[in-house]
Amino acid sequence: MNEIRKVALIGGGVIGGGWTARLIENGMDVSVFDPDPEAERKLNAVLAGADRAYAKLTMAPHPKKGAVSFAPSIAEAVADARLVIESVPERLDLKHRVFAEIEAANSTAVIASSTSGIMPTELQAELEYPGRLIVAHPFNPVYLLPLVELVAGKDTDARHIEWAKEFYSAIGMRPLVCRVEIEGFISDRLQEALWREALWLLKDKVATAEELDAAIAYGPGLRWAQMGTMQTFHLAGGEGGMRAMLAMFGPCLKWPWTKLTDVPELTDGFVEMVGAQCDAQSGDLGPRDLEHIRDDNLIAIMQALKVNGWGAGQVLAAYEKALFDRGAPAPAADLSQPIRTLERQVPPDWTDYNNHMNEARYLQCFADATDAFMRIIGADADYIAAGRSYFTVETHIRHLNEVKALEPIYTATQVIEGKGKKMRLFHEMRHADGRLLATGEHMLIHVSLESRAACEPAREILSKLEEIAALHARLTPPDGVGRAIGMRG
Ligand SMILES: NC(=O)C1=CN([C@@H]2O[C@H](COP(=O)(O)OP(=O)(O)OC[C@H]3O[C@@H](n4cnc5c(N)ncnc54)[C@H](O)[C@@H]3O)[C@@H](O)[C@H]2O)C=CC1
Ligand SMILES: C[N+](C)(C)CC(=O)CC(=O)[O-]
Repeated sequence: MNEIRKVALIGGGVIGGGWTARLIENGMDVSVFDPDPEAERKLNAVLAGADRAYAKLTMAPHPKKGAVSFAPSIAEAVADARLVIESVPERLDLKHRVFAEIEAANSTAVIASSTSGIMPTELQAELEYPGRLIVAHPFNPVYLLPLVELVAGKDTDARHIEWAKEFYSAIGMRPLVCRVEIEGFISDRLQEALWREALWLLKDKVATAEELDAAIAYGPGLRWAQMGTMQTFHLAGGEGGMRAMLAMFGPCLKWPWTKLTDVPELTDGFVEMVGAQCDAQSGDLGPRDLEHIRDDNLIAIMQALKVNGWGAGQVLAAYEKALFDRGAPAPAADLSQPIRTLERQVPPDWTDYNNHMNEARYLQCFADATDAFMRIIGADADYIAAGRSYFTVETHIRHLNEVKALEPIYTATQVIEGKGKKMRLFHEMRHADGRLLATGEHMLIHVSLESRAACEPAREILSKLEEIAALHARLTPPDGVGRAIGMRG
């Protein structure tokens, strides 16, 4: 079922748009139904934001992007889908009506509701085939945040939850199966408690919206990006850990510091006051500007966590590995021609004061192209983990044409020499329209990671390298090979 090609999206707002972006980025076609005449414009804005984010998130090769189409009715959207994602507003009666329309047109697809907290047992109550309904609760922005809470109702077929674990993992997410069905599931139960407290603090004029956010963003929020409440407080107890924490602060829980289940009355005046403070906090920045800032920060945090092999960074690393594995040319690919080793859009933050891709990024692309070529000959993550690799010992780059933010580029790699410990590669970087942008020539030496000294590659690596080198020896030497910066006499 992970080979799903088409998904139906019912409701294309904030969440439906985020799902659409994640799915097409993973190569699936999406058919959207949303009755709002403005839906297409709004969804395209979400997709543009997601494109911008994906250009930065990972260097791994993505599958060919899926297509988005707008269907004129629920029936047409879901007709041949194997997965239907429902993301309509949070009202049980509306969701029931939508499910009835889905059922009338499709009796087999898994229906995954994005609900933030309605129990799946209530959602499936009027379905003829209730077993196929699951909750798959995502987090905004869906195209970046990995968490998805999976919840079964009392009639859900457990096989669909098992399937969903695999499906959502394959599109870069971290499924969290909620073992007990409760309103609000796990994460929103925690978030709501905090939000309610924040509203009380505003209502009681204890703090402004900006002060409340400072109280999170500069302190606990930074911790929460990498450890949840339990592990964070376990560390706060020093050597005594959580036991010491509970001994010292447990009694405070009863004083109590918080107002928990009470909700301030949401009068028009109160809502206006909260809204105005949030507007003021945003200053000149509009919602799209703030979304870009949020996305850039999320990406930076996830990338930092990846370096440390922790939390959401681990999910990103696993996703990238799968993309790299999938992106390697099939064994049957034509290796007799220069090999496509990288395809991507130029991330906006790769450009510099000259408003084009900065020189350092050319080397980054060529280094990634070399990594991709290493995987092609079998010098992949497992090979390196076993103690052998290649080191680059010399590089020559020619910058031939400009390229700007978000423009599509690719590299093609030709082996100039592949013998014994030596591997000499020549990468051409081109714009997707064919223009030659740069070339990179690199000499690499095979090494033992233990002795840090040159050594022979494993037999199968060498024979693959030699095979490609022999094929590429028949090609015309690329223009610029062996060039150095000349000296005028
Ligand atoms: N906004 C958030 O932070 C999150 C929301 N969710 C859940 O996702 C669901 C959708 O929420 P949002 O995307 O935020 O709302 P939204 O208001 O941005 O989008 C809902 C979309 O559904 C469309 N719609 C209304 N009636 C429809 C119908 N009969 N058929 C098809 N589309 C219809 C609307 O035109 C709108 O575009 C809710 O269940 C919500 O609880 C889940 C996670 C986070
Ligand atoms: C506020 N909310 C209940 C809609 C939040 C969510 O459901 C998840 C999120 O993105 O925080």
